[in-house]
Amino acid sequence: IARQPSISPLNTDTPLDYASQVARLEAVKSGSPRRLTLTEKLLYSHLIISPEHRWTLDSIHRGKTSLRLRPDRVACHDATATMALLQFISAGLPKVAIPTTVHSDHLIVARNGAEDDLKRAELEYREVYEFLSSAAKKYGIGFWRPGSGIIHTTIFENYTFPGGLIIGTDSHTPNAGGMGMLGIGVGGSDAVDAMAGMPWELQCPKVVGIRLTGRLSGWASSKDIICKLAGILTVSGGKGKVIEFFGPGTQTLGATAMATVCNMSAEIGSTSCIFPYSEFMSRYLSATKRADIASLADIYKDILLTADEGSEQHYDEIIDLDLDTLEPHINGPFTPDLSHPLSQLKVAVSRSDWPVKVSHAMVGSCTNSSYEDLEKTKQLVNQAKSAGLHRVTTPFMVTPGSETIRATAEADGILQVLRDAGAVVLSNSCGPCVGQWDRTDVNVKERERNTVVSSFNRNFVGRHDSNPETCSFVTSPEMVTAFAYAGRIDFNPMTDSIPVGGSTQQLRFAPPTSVELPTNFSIGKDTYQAPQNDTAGLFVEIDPKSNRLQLLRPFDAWKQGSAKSMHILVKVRGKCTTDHISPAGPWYKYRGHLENISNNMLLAASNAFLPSDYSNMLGHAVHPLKQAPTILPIPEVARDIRDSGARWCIIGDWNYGEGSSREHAALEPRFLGGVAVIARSFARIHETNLKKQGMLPLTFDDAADYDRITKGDRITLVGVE
Ligand SMILES: O=C(O)C[C@@](O)(C[N+](=O)[O-])C(=O)O
Ligand code: SF4
Repeated sequence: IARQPSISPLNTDTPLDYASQVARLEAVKSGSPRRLTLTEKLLYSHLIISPEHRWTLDSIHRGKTSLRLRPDRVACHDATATMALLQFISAGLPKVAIPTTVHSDHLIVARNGAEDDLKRAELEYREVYEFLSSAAKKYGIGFWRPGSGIIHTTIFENYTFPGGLIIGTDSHTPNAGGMGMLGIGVGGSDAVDAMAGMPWELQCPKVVGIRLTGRLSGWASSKDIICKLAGILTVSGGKGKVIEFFGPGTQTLGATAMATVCNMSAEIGSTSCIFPYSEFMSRYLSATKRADIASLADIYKDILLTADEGSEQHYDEIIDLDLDTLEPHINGPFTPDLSHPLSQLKVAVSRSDWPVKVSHAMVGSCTNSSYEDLEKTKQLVNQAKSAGLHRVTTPFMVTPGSETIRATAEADGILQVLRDAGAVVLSNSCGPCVGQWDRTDVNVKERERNTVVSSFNRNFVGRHDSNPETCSFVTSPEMVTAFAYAGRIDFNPMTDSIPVGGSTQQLRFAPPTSVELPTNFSIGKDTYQAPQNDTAGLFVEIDPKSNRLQLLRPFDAWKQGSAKSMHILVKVRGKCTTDHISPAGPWYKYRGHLENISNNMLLAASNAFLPSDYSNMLGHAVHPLKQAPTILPIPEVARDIRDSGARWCIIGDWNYGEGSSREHAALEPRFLGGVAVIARSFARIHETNLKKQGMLPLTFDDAADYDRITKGDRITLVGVE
């Protein structure tokens, strides 16, 4: 293989060196004729090879072997970067060892629209942004200021390249798979391993092959691929697996459309999700001024960037998906794997107690806020306008995924069309997706029951507005837009029409067509703070009186007997995601302050030791140290047990810690005196985060033993000293 000139993808210091990557892969293969899946090629070509670690294909067992990897990049966002950087600071190193970026996207609260919201966030979170900016300068990290865009979109536009490996302190890092790059969500301490130049360890995943045939048509979009798959594999079906697409259908989807699929793969708990290199990726690279990468990728397509012919026999499982017959899907409420094909939605709604009226429609989040997504939304709005429907009937918010997308959509007139129809264009950020939403259209305090539809990826209880009675459905941007005009969740744009007020006319939507890329991407405002070379004289300031940032102190060392006769703080009943364990939204301000954020621990969890009709008792526990039966918020009970010198554990149900990579969900129990979480099963990222923070994540050998745990029991772990 001719040694290609090393080139750097935009904004990164690491030259793109496919030749060395292939050399590492060949060393692992050491002449074996074994056909490799794409996932194996990408992982094995990032292994750290050393005298004591000479990998061979026979020494690697999927589902068992712990791989020692060097990612090409690390990315963090402002709701996880504070804790990651505080841990990096405690490592005492002068600079990060591999290219790292921090993205300001989670803290901006959606209320009045982009300009207002951004101004307000810059005031409200000034201290956090200054910390991130100064830490980035000090440690050689790229910093994307507020307004830049959502982390995964900015990464996609600037840093992804086919064949790469990126880890991010966000569960939706697999978004990079739309560019043939393996993206894996991790907790902050895992990211710090890589930032510090240490090996990043990952249990070698199994590989599920999804054979795509046919081509999308009509109202079907790439979002429906992952919504359908979520229904098949469920929220825990992907654990310890990479979802690898293959087959002719993979050559029919745009790069950002593939990213949508990979992004939402986090909802089935998979380690990552990947598509093979395609001309769509090449076109996207060229459109984002990275044609040089595309020309290199063209050379390495067969040897590195696609699965070997005949490697499908090495998939651990194969699922067939025919795009020709794929229909739109609407998933929810309360869980992303409750999947309704559009043709069955009306019946499902009629058999449910979900409010039929749509209270809010939202296009946005890292899953669906691309140029193609906004362009499709605009097409439907123009259809409605031509039919005489000049305004949406439902409150409608639209988020551009990045400043580049915003500037391009503005230049192409897309955003103005949406505004004229009544849409509120939000800042380029996460916003309502993760509860950063100053919602006023329903009474969330009184827990008013309502239905929202979005193009997001997650719809857990209380996720958008802390209201457990908000029934949230996720679907494609085009379906969201149709619902925004219909105003009802049982609407089917393929069969139903919408009356145009005051006339006999009816609006029957035609499916939008896909405009994969703009003629030209506009650059927009410059919001990037590049890494600096000379950082010796720089310091990171943290006000000791701050209630948002707090330097980390080492946890207490293990004390003999800590696992003896532990109190059970809570026996969690049912689904317990990281949004239940460490709620986001209003708690974001404390994400850099462990003591303060620990006051939200398990506040959204249901306690099996309390009657289930105590729904207002979410996040409460029976205090084991009080004489009279006393029910208090869980963090308070945990703190009291810790301060008494005793220790406690948590009993968890299935897929404990599902969802986000926020390691606060592991830091908080450790800080408040927890020793172990004993669950029926765990989600991958959270299980790793618990270990990294010195907690014991233990799984019942017999899941039925969960039912034998009763109030008042004490737990002793034998043989853990
Ligand atoms: O860190 C968070 O709080 C938000 C987040 O982006 C995290 N995540 O997915 O890992 C999410 O979507 O839950
Ligand atoms: S899922 Fe939502 S909160 Fe998480 S990164 Fe994407 S847009 Fe942000």
